[in-house]
Amino acid sequence: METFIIATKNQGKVKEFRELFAKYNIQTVGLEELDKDIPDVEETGATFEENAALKAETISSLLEIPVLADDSGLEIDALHKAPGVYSARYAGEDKNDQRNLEKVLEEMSDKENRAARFVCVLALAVPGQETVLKRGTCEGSILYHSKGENGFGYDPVFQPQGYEVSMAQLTAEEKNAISHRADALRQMEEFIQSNRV
Ligand SMILES: O=c1nc[nH]c2c1ncn2[C@H]1C[C@H](O)[C@@H](COP(=O)(O)OP(=O)(O)OP(=O)(O)O)O1
Ligand SMILES: [Mg+2]
Repeated sequence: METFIIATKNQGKVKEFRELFAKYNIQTVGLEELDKDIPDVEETGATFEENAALKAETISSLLEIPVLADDSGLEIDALHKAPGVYSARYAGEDKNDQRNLEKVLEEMSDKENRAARFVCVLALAVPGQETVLKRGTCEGSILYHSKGENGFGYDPVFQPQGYEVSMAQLTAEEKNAISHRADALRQMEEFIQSNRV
């Protein structure tokens, strides 16, 4: 079986990539499963694209193999697209999903416009080649209270368009059918097939 490195330390992402890649018979490995000590890549970019490329290229150069990275987050219209690229550190540098979503609920408590979307940019870095970037989205709205236990991150406060439940109340399969991550991966797959990368 082929193995693919996902340049992420987020176990929620690793789990979803594992599920999404299973049909290709590709095994996916996150950075924390590697025996090597991999440094944190500082996300200094102003866009999801810049940060995804930074993560993929840094780890690909370090390991000298092809690497896929994911930079993702939540864009809320009433908050001028915040938390955006700061999604992981919205409530502070120490990264805490619960505190982040509580901050969103608080900021949104008096907002009528609930429109929001999840964004996922995938970067494929291959040594000696130009990095490929693909952006996926999932439209929806911000709830007034969190609900559901599945998924990770902001899933309990996000209701996908056309659903009456939160993303965290969907099964892994249901989320993978509509998620921003699946959308980006579909586009990456199309690119790879038509360019035989
Ligand atoms: O499907 C999702 N469902 C809910 N929340 C999500 C999702 N996808 C991203 N998110 C949130 C989590 C985190 O607050 C931020 C990603 O930040 P982001 O820097 O890309 O990832 P991270 O720091 O957790 O791991 P890493 O950089 O090692 O890949 O957006
Ligand atoms: Mg990060």
